[in-house]
Amino acid sequence: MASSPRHAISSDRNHVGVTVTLEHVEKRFGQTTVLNNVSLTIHPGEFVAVVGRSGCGKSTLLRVMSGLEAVSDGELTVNDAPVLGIRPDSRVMFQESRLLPWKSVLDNVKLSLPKLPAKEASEQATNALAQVGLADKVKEWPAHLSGGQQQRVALARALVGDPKLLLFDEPLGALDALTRIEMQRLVERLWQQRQFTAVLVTHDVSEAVMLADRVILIEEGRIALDQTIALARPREHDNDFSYYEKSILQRILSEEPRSSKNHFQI
Ligand SMILES: Nc1ncnc2c1ncn2[C@@H]1O[C@H](COP(=O)(O)OP(=O)(O)OP(=O)(O)O)[C@@H](O)[C@H]1O
Repeated sequence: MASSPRHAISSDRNHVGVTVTLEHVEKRFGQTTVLNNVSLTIHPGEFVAVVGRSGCGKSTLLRVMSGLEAVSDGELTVNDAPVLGIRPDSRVMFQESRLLPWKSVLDNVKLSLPKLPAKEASEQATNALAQVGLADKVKEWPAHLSGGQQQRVALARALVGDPKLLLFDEPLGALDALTRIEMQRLVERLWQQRQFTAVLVTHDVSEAVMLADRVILIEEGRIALDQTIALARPREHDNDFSYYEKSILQRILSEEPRSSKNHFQI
């Protein structure tokens, strides 16, 4: 397998995403060290997936990058500026859509644009909903949508206002297989169009290889593998794809499990 220089696949794009840099980052909760000496640079417009056994620290890494959790030690910067809290140009999308049930689909998306005049916010939210294929659901209540549609609304809410960094915490984990594939394609298409920097936490190694320029494997709070995925897009489940998928999965399985709740899919 030929390996290419880091993020060579997307080097011809005019990036608008940010650079995220972690230097010797530690995160402790009380006596427990969850992230241990993590150093990592994510380049503008790069798509990085984070995989690893349950409890290894993936979500904590994402929460630290988002500014939701402060680092205990080390340095975290976005475009060379220290991250001191939630940044207005960063968004997080979670496994559950977290829509407010008493607000319409449109008003849920507008929540991401609190500083814009109502008319402008409505226009931008309507456009974002059209981009995720929900132009006809603008006035609906969240409860009247399927799980996949609710996640599309959450994606529109994450995208609106052109964030420079999108952090995905297993956002497709609860979807059925077909909807999941459709959402993967949608996320990839929007990332290619918008050129934000993307970090995706996933249990699904296949999803990581399908979407990411690089796959980071976390083991017990440390980076155990930083694998460039040198495959052209759109990707297919061909031999090269399987090579990456199997080698990453084997690396994960070679680690002794710490608990019985580990779950991986290929
Ligand atoms: N706020 C917190 N307080 C105390 N411990 C925490 C806190 N958040 C996370 N942890 C601990 O940190 C460890 C890593 O959790 P984290 O959610 O980052 O793992 P994960 O790899 O995302 O797991 P999963 O794949 O199951 O979602 C776990 O042992 C968890 O209990």
